[in-house]
Amino acid sequence: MISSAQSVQSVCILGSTGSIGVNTLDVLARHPERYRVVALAAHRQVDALVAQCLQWRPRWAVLADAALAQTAQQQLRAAGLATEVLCGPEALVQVAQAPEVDTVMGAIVGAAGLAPCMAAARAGKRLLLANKEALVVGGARFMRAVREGGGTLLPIDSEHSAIFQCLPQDATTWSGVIDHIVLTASGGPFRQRDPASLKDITPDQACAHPNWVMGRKISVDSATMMNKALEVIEARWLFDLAPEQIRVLIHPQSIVHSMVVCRDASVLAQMGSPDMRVPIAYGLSFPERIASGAPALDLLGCGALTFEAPLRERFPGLFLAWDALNAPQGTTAVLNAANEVAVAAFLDGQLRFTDIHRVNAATLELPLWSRELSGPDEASDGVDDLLAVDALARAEAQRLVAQYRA
Ligand SMILES: NC(=O)C1=CN([C@@H]2O[C@H](COP(=O)(O)OP(=O)(O)OC[C@H]3O[C@@H](n4cnc5c(N)ncnc54)[C@H](OP(=O)(O)O)[C@@H]3O)[C@@H](O)[C@H]2O)C=CC1
Ligand SMILES: CC(=O)[C@@H](O)[C@H](O)COP(=O)(O)O
Ligand SMILES: [Mn+2]
Repeated sequence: MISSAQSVQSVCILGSTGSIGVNTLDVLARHPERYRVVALAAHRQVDALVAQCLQWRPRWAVLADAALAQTAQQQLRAAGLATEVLCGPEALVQVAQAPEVDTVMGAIVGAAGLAPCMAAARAGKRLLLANKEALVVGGARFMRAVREGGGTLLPIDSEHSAIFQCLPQDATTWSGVIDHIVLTASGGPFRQRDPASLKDITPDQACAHPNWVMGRKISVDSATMMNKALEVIEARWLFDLAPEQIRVLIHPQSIVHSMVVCRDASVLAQMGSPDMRVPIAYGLSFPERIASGAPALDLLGCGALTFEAPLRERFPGLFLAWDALNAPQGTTAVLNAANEVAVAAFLDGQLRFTDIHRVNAATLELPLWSRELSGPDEASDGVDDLLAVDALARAEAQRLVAQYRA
């Protein structure tokens, strides 16, 4: 129940047609008295975005280019809607920082979400961050934008929401509380498969996650455990931890979403059925809690909860996280860019599953990075130099994809 003094939150969803976007709208639909949708942004799925606009009647909708926006605008006008359809990356920034918006859900996949998420942070919004790649690329500069903007950054990634839920609300006390954290990982669809048999894996096999229904990019990342590598980097920034304070355990049931091991050896864990509506609802309502629509965990029916150490021979990509965190600033952006290129090539049938790691590791090794990264300008508030590093790494990764494809 909201108090009469509480105003309705105006929400902008970047990536509204994806898995997180749709789950967010599902939670919002349960609480019409608390939330209204002001902006919805997709990339190329015009029909899905138009259908969402017809239901939610936002002030703005955003698509990738002018032709798509015109198609959507015509359909919405014909239906009598006043929604204005904008296009391109600048429009994402515009809606993310608009004064009419209180809360931004960052649910774009990949580094494409960096600029609008940073804009939302700088504008002091309540920023719900699912788009882990934005933080992996933005790093310290992203966190500074959050601090200087004076808004609130709430993690949506299930592991990071779990850690956040285990910690005291006053973030200034976290370093005194945490000895280390344990991020849990499902191990993905190939946890028990002979690594030698992975080279002919198809995209559909890689996307068949055992516990979560997600977009295709993150599903492939779960299969290589690069998802967990990105999450290690994400945790480093969200909770201001040293790389060695972040550990990973495989937990095939995805019920313990992560743990904080405190300085006094107490272990705090957050549990629940694997349903992203739980962290989304918590981000929307923090510090209160609202109904999410997720089923309660059946402790008697869920079976044994087990934990395993991740092996380097099976999941070499995971270990790149610590390598990148211990390298010069900006190396995590290189790793992310290489992985985005490699996963896209794999999904497109251009690269073998096992070559995703080869591309990522080889891109990281190129000596060029230490020169190019010697100085992303720490005084800068922008994203242009970060995106320049991203572009350079993509070009190198594309070259490697072409080499391995041959
Ligand atoms: N799915 C999940 O359960 C979880 C996801 N995450 C993270 O959340 C983010 C979103 O994941 P998920 O929802 O699975 O991804 P999806 O692929 O399902 O959705 C991605 C969304 O982003 C839009 N989009 C894609 N590319 C661009 C671009 N270049 N510019 C603007 N918009 C773009 C898509 O639009 P269109 O539909 O038009 O292509 C779509 O709305 C990722 O960073 C992922 O790692 C984190 C934890 C769990
Ligand atoms: C739901 C969520 O947060 C995903 O990031 C999930 O954790 C993926 O599963 P893996 O643990 O297999 O990477
Ligand atoms: Mn996760």
